[in-house]
Amino acid sequence: MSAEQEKIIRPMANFPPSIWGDQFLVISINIHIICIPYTMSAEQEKIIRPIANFPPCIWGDQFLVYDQMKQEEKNATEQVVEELKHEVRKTFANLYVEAEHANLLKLVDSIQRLGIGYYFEEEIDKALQHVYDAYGDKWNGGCISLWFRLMRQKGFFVSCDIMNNYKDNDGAFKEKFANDVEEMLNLYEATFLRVPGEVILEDALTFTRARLDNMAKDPECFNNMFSTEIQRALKQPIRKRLPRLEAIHYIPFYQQQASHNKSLLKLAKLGFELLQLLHKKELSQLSKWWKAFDVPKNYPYARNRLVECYFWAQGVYFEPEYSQSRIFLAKTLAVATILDDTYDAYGIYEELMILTEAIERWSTECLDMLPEYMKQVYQMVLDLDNDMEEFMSKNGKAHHLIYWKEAMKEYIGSYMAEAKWRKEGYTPTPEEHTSVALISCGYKFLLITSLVGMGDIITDESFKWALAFPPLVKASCTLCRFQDDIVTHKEEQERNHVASSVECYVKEFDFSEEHVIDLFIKKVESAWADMNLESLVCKDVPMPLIMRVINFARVIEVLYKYQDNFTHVKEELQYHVKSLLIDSMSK
Ligand SMILES: CC(C)=CCC/C(C)=C/CC/C(C)=C/COP(=O)(O)OP(=O)(O)O
Repeated sequence: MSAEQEKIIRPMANFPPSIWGDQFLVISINIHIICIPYTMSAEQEKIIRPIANFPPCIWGDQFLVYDQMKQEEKNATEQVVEELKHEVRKTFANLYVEAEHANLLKLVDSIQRLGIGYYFEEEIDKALQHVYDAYGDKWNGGCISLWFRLMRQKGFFVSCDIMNNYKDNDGAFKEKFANDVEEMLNLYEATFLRVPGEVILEDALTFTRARLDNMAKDPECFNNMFSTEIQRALKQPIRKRLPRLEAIHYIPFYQQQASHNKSLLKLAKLGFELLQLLHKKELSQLSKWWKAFDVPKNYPYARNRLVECYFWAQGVYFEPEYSQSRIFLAKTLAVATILDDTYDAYGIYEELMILTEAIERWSTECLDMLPEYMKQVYQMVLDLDNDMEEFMSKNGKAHHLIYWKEAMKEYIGSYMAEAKWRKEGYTPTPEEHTSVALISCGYKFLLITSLVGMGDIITDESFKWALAFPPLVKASCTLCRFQDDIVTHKEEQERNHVASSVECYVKEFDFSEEHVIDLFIKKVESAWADMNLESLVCKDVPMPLIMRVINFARVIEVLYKYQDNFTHVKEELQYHVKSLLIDSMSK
């Protein structure tokens, strides 16, 4: 409404308008950059940065070089491996008769746990399909739990009704099983393949966990070779274990069993060593790439975690065929760590806005607008794309990187949203927080990263599927976000950090912190059940893609289950890295 219409006489002065237009919008940013040269300390700048004082890298330069096997020795080993594979294939062929079906399952289980499933993918697929075709849900060949676990692991949605065999007429679990360590272990392991609502498996978990716990405490059990197995299982069931770490433990356990297959054992050891050579080579290549960035000097505020990032990528896929993708994933993780700490533990809001804008525009032209200290990390981001493009072009799949960039932009956008909340001191509602935090956990972006370069099995459709955030991907992000917040929120809140999901829940519902943590532990468990369900029902999604999601979740179980092993690298992770990348299997 105009002043006249309102009948109000305003004391209008008709001052001349501003003569400057928007020109200082840009200049003010430049002035800001000039005012904050990287070398200036936070006090000099009068800017309080949310510095975290992360521990330095513990590995030094040891992975830059590695002991290579002489070519003749390598050729000879490869020759032996081929012969042993041939022998194992013959073993498969002998187990197709009905009376041997349980042994066929045992062979598959041993091969997978020995870490050489990738040698026999066709044979394993054929064997499990054969069993499924012969019995459907009505398996009657013994080893019920093993059958159930193997079938579900492979994507056959077999019914859990078969578990009623473990119960007596009153619906209680039969006592005769309770003292059978092997059966208890098998049933316990099978329960981790449950999908939401499978009460019989939830009950079986409670039952077996209590029994196994008692067995582990029983001194008589300590001479039993199953004692270590029980303790390992209680700490981490097979479903949640990384296959390569499982192989390291299972090989000696398998060797102790009187009935072990000598060819298989030898193959597992040689196969482990050959692959270890490739992994050492990859890490050496990555170490050279990383050293050039001089992270301790250029990004002293950030976690310098190349080796841990390689461990992460190797957890997602260890097979030789994924070498190029694994390297790309490890590089992306290492750069993502610097970015996470730039957003969370050093950058101030105005700088982060510029970085976010630059990533959105994705161009070297943006380098000039960035604060000095951000230029290199920005160039690292652009180079990830450039380097991988060269490899992808050879296979006519360079356009897959467009999806990767889209995922990266979404991920960085979520970091920016958190930076805004931090600046405003705003504690979001759990709902608001989740919508951002499931992206900022990085697992959607990293899953998409992991698909780049995986070969023909991954198509445009695979990327579109993952970008649409389907339940399988969402479940893995849920697991990642809540498990991470359970173990990191205390340390984060000691500095100026955005509220984690723990603080959001405490504030919104007035719950105690302990109660929220219990709630989150349940959320993580149900995310596993959701992932199990999705891996069984997403029939259009290729199994190698589903396995990436599962392996990403398994890495969280190793790195974040009890503490933040990624930031604070203690004995357990050091032991894993050494046994995977330094120690020889034959020692
Ligand atoms: C959240 C999580 C486990 C992410 C995994 C994927 C990812 C991006 C890995 C790179 C390293 C990293 C940022 C770890 C989490 O740090 P943090 O605990 O400081 O993560 P936050 O800043 O999101 O809390």
